[in-house]
Amino acid sequence: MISNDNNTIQVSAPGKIILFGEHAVVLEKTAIAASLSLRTTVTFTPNDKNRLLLDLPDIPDFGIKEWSLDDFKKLGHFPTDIDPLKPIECNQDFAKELTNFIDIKGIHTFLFLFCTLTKCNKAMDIRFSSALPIGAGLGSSASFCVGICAGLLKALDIYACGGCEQCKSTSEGQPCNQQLNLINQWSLQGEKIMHGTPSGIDNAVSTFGKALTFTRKNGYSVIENGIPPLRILITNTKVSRSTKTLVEGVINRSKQFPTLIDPVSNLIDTISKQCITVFDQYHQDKDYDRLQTAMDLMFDMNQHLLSGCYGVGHSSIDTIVSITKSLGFHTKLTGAGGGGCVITLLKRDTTDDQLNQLKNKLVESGFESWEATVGDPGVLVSVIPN
Ligand SMILES: Nc1ncnc2c1ncn2[C@@H]1O[C@H](COP(=O)(O)OP(=O)(O)OP(=O)(O)O)[C@@H](O)[C@H]1O
Ligand SMILES: C[C@@](O)(CCO)CC(=O)[O-]
Ligand SMILES: [Mg+2]
Repeated sequence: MISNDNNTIQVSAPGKIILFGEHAVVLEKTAIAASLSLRTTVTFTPNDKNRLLLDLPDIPDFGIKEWSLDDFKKLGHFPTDIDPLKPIECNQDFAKELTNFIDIKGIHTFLFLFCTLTKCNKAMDIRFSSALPIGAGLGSSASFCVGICAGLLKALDIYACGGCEQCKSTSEGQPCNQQLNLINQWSLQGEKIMHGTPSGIDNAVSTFGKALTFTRKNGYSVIENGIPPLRILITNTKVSRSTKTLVEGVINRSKQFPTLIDPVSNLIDTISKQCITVFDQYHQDKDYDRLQTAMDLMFDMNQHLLSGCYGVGHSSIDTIVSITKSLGFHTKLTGAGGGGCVITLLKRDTTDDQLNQLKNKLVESGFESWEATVGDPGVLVSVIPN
């Protein structure tokens, strides 16, 4: 086994789509998500300058920043005594101190995870690149957190399993389940800095991959036979929004009007559970038409509940719903809504011509679409000798 002291670690973690149950999942209901083939890649290369170099090309104007590790160690609330095997929340005083370095939530998240896991005893150049649109509902924040946690734990040889063969392997692969759980739990602590009250579904699907059902109470459960071969088109409204603000809005509404909002959340929970029943039925009888009819209806219902009842729609989303409907397709928002990306259910036999006609109509209105590939593996780690 080679030690990771002088090697570059490369990690990639997928984004996700939520089929049903976004927001309701924060309110303890069931949601269904699947990983996307679009991934965030991070490399961790040791340096001998006692400095942290951070390269974030996906944040406009961020460029490359460097800090002396000693500057972090001098902070009054620098985390010195945290056990990396026991993920805990960022101390509020430390979070405040980090704002003196830079005022971007995503970077606080990064610095919290870096300082806590490395104790600033390992100087590194850390470079990100993501194929995901950032802040658009496809789980960019979660794949960012999962990438950081998986890479730092590997670079520091910290293993929940004690260091099994699978985790210590140098070729690209998934860590063992115990290590994945550790990565997932640290990533949730990162998501908390970004969002306040994440349910944990985004980091779970980015860590474990494939398709899963999720509740806050019981965590994730991989859908055994995977999702049926549904064809999904993703469309980016290009309207930016904040997951944190949208999630807070739904929580406030549910606190203010529980008698109105609770039944909505319960109905979304029923839709998610019905989706699993419909998938199981399809795996038994391969009746694609019945699957499509049920999915189309559930897309419509979930979209209207999100937009009309939770208030997380947007006029750009309504425009896409109506363009796709005019050609016979059903669309819902995915992720936090308020703009971002939406998903449209194509038919099994949608031809290239029909797909191009749909895409062209969306492009004419200023949107961007592509057909999704879902069910990809979760976080992957490899070692590149220097
Ligand atoms: N590749 C990246 N480089 C730098 N920062 C990133 C990157 N990916 C995500 N982030 C951080 O995550 C924030 C976006 O997170 P947010 O949760 O709002 O959107 P999302 O995760 O794409 O959508 P959703 O949570 O609805 O799935 C960015 O503003 C940035 O701080
Ligand atoms: C909106 C939300 O349900 C999904 C965001 O992808 C928030 C969460 O679950 O943390
Ligand atoms: Mg997010």
